[in-house]
Amino acid sequence: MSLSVRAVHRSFGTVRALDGVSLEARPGAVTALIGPNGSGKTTLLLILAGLLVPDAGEVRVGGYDVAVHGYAARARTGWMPDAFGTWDSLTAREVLRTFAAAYRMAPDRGAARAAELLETVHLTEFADRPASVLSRGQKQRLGLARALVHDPEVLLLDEPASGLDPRSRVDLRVLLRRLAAEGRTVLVSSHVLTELDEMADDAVFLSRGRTAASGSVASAEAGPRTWRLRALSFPALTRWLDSAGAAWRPDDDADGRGAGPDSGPDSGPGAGPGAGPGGVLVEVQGEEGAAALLRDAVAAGVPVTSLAPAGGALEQAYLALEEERR
Ligand SMILES: Nc1ncnc2c1ncn2[C@@H]1O[C@H](COP(=O)(O)OP(=O)(O)OP(=O)(O)O)[C@@H](O)[C@H]1O
Repeated sequence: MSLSVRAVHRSFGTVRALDGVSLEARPGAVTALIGPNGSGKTTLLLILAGLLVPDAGEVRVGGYDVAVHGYAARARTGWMPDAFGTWDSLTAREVLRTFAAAYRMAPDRGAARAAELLETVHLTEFADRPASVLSRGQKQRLGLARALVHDPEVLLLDEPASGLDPRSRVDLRVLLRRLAAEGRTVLVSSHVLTELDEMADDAVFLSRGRTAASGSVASAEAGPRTWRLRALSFPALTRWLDSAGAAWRPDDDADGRGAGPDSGPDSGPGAGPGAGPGGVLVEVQGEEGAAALLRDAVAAGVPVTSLAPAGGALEQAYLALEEERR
């Protein structure tokens, strides 16, 4: 493992920010660090980046114990904070060259790396403008380039997608997948769970400073999940579900489309009360369960119009965890 955390504790006065966290992140994979506000994600990332000392526990990055071989560990680690502060008088290019120099790269290598990374994060046209003119999202992208300057083996990214526009989010996802495919270890915290679904291989859930759960995203997708099933006729749909013995509940989604026969604009003229389109939520075991449900419904003559997961796998796993804790 190129990143491991064992029983780490860290308090700020009486606040126990980390209360025995353990996790591992493997090379070649993107690991998502997920948890509610204040669960300790930033504190943990700061410790991994060597910027905060834990009260107890062991942290190893790139094979090095951060407490013992801090320099060697930091040389292998790229760190992107949630808000990247730059020196506003420097240009974007100068910011990257300064960091390259700090990592003791030769000036010509630093210059080449800065140009290459500005291209990667689509900031070439801002290369020679003061960093102060960059928008929040552009600063985030510069922060990502900064984290990559010394070609690190381990990447720690705190909310990297915050402030990014949709195009830049896609670019970020593609870049992180590529970095993982090159064999790097990528640990990324985010609140946008649907985004992590598409980006992450593994997930670690933090809750109140502890590791609440961990596992692969694929296994979260294969487990029981809620799916949204809609049909042209709500009564036909629910009659079939009842006869098939399936557990369902009305789909009270916010826009009212799925709430049932009398609820929305879809119950058009002539549909009659109770006869219109509608949708339900059903618990389904993995994609195979969904395929079987759809096949059986169609075979039974139910006029199905759609079947889709109600939210991402990580979101559902996260909400289930929160539910358990209540
Ligand atoms: N420097 C500090 N001084 C005092 N308390 C702190 C400090 N840093 C963090 N904390 C506390 O430690 C806990 C964990 O904070 P942390 O920033 O690690 O959470 P987080 O999971 O990153 O939250 P968010 O999702 O809101 O970014 C919180 O209760 C926070 O108030």
